[in-house]
Amino acid sequence: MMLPHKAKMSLSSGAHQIELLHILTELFADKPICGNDILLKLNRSRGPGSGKSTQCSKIAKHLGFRHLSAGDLLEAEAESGSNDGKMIREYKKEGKLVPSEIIVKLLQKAMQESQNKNFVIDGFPRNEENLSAAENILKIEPNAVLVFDCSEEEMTRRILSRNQGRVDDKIDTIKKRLNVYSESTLPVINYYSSKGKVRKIDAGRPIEEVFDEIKGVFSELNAGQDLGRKESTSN
Ligand SMILES: Nc1ncnc2c1ncn2[C@@H]1O[C@H](COP(=O)(O)OP(=O)(O)O)[C@@H](O)[C@H]1O
Ligand SMILES: O=c1ccn([C@@H]2O[C@H](COP(=O)(O)OP(=O)(O)O)[C@@H](O)[C@H]2O)c(=O)[nH]1
Repeated sequence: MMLPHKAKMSLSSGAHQIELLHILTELFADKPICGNDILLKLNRSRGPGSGKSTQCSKIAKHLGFRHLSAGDLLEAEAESGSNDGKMIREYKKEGKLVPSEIIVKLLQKAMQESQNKNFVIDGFPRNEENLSAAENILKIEPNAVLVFDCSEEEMTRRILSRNQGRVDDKIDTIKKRLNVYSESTLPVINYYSSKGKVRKIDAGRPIEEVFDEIKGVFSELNAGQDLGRKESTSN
């Protein structure tokens, strides 16, 4: 698939905002919301450590969505010791993205096994190959793509203090992940932006403030009549 690399990121324009809201409100039904750590300031804000897992957990807990984290699914597969798992470990250590078929297989299984069919997908799709697989194999047509806008300094600080023993939370690998993000993931964001799916979230603030903004977005999207009322069940 050819992506519009040069698609304009004009979300700050009032006209575009209105168009975006209109499209999202109309589209929302039982389709997944794709939470990605995405940005608008192309030269500055990037992805890992922007708090997407933290916020997706809250969306699952409080808004009744099933949280599917691409990173967590890969980690579980790596832990299993399978052949795919060994390969995943190597890619993660290098901060590289694993071949799409691996993550697609894991996501497909998780989606099929889930009773809850409202998904918030965390950290996928991250490059053009992923995007093509998302559309053609998984048939993911997200209602909205949440854009977490956070400075690189803040993301690095958060990752370094995450302290979960992750093989990739080291300064050299963090730099590589940030590069992968700007080279491979930005075109995906541009693509969703050109389709009017992107909603920008100011992710540099405290966790509860970020979540308040997300709840506001969900309300605006009229994301199923039950949003905000369902508690806890996330599977
Ligand atoms: N708004 C926030 N303010 C401060 N720390 C945060 C915030 N959101 C997340 N964190 C912390 O930053 C680290 C990275 O967050 P995480 O959700 O794992 O990011 P990501 O999934 O985008 O890599 C975690 O230790 C988390 O507790
Ligand atoms: O669709 C995906 C999602 C994640 N990853 C790998 O998993 C790592 C960690 O991703 P995660 O979303 O857990 O964390 P983040 O890098 O956003 O903090 C990435 O650097 C990649 O190596 C991948 O290859 N494909």
